[in-house]
Amino acid sequence: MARAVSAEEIAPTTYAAEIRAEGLRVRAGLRMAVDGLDLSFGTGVHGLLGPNGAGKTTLMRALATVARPAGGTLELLGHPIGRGREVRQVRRRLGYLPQNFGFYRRFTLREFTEYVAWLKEVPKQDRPGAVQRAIELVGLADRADHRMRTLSGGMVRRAGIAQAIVNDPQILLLDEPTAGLDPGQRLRFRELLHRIGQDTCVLVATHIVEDVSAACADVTLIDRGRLVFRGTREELLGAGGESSPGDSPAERGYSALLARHRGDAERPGGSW
Ligand SMILES: Nc1ncnc2c1ncn2[C@@H]1O[C@H](COP(=O)(O)OP(=O)(O)OP(=O)(O)O)[C@@H](O)[C@H]1O
Repeated sequence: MARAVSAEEIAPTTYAAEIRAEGLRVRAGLRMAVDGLDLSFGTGVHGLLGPNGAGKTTLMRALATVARPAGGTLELLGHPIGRGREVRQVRRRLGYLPQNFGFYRRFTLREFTEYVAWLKEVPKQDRPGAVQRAIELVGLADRADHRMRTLSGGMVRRAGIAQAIVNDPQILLLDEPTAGLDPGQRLRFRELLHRIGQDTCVLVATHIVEDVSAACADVTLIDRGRLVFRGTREELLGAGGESSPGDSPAERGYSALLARHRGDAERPGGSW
């Protein structure tokens, strides 16, 4: 996509990784849902896994600068997060698909995506092209002028991905991006991730272990706000044994790592 690039964006990169956190702590309500995480993510597609309540969404909210850390340090694109001006600069270069996102139901898909492009300060002359490109990338070109309320659940999810990529972000945070997508769309989504991950730091939080093993180069597994495992996709695949619960090597690896962490040989989560 041809878009205006600011001097700041073409300045030499001075940070080692797009996302860096040390001892990061984030509250969700009264609970410390992220409790001392050290993380570093550079260019590429990274998977974030964890059972229900592990803290994935809370972590994503902090990385998206919508939840304020309660402790530790967070640096995005080389900017320490916590001071006003830096946050605004970073937000322009962030894309975020929340687990649940709001939208005006009467807006067309194009209007919704344009609105987010405006919020992200995409220059006016670049907006129509950026919007069209984002909508095409998620395969919704034929629905661009339909109202949001007429889209199916899976299409709304894809609209959410379109708004997250409309500003061609340097950090892309996707919380449960494939929820509600049919198998064909999930495959296309993985291809899109692969393409975007060539020059973007993409973090994908999901329950779908298969998505991570298919689309992500590395995996971060958290539980109860703490780091359980950080490794390559191959290490995840190799971590499980014959007896580990799961339908695939990736799921068995996930179960085994979690069980080992919990000191519990039974299925992850025990009773749910
Ligand atoms: N608004 C809130 N008030 C109180 N507790 C909360 C709130 N939001 C989340 N929590 C708690 O914080 C913890 C982490 O929740 P979070 O949504 O970050 O986990 P998650 O890994 O995304 O879970 P899931 O996979 O179920 O979406 C959970 O114990 C949850 O109950």
